Amino acid sequence: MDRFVKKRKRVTEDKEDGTTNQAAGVSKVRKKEGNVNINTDSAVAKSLKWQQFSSENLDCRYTILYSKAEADNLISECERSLTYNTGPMARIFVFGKWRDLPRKQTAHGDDGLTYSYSGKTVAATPWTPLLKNIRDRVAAASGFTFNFVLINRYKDGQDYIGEHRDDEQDLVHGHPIASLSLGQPRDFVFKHAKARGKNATRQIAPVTIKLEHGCLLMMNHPTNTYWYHSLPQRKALSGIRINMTFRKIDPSKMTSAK
Ligand SMILES: O=C(O)CCC(=O)C(=O)O
Ligand SMILES: [Fe+2]
Repeated sequence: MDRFVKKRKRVTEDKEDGTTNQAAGVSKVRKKEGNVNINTDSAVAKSLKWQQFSSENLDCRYTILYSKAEADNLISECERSLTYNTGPMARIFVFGKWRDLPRKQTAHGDDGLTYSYSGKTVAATPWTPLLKNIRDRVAAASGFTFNFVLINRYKDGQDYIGEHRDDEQDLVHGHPIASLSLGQPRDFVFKHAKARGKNATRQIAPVTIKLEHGCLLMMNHPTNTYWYHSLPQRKALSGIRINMTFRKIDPSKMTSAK
């Protein structure tokens, strides 16, 4: 709550400094240093209803960011305009073997940003107008800015992402990850690191969030330090789903900067 009270106060003080980005529906966006780096005094932010998910060291907020009509349009545009990794970038090394990734993946971001995956470091593809527009709406809604997006496309309920934490070294410490979902609703499951599998040392209930068409899930710090997440297979489901995780990379921490 405190955070919002503080942000509101700053909004009134900074009003004259805002820039306008009508395309993304952002009325006043002011860039700031640090983690809370833009204000949320926009039409987008004010109209949202957030649901809070909490557990031990888990802090997530969920909202419907896009109406059905908007989200339908966005997923068609994504299908028309996005291209996904092929070849070695579409494979993963698990249990001593190379396997095809059980989904499609691509990444876009600011000039000069790279990301590492399965031991390879590649440059982020530049932002497209569509992705910039979504990024700016996510920023207006959340109050945070992002310089990178990882996009996963699940062709149907056979496709999935296994348990992992988005705790990569090149991410700005403490910055939230914003996850936007389009298409087939799917379960997103959080498991506490100490409550997973046979070697669990704690009993902490998993947290499952159904990610609907057009929703935004904010994964706030320290969620990804303590909790793994996954999108399990749901073989009966046949619809396409596209997920975008907006992140903030610290260029000085990238593998390519070392
Ligand atoms: O598809 C999703 O909802 C999650 C994707 C994810 O966890 C990731 O990109 O790190
Ligand atoms: Fe993730």
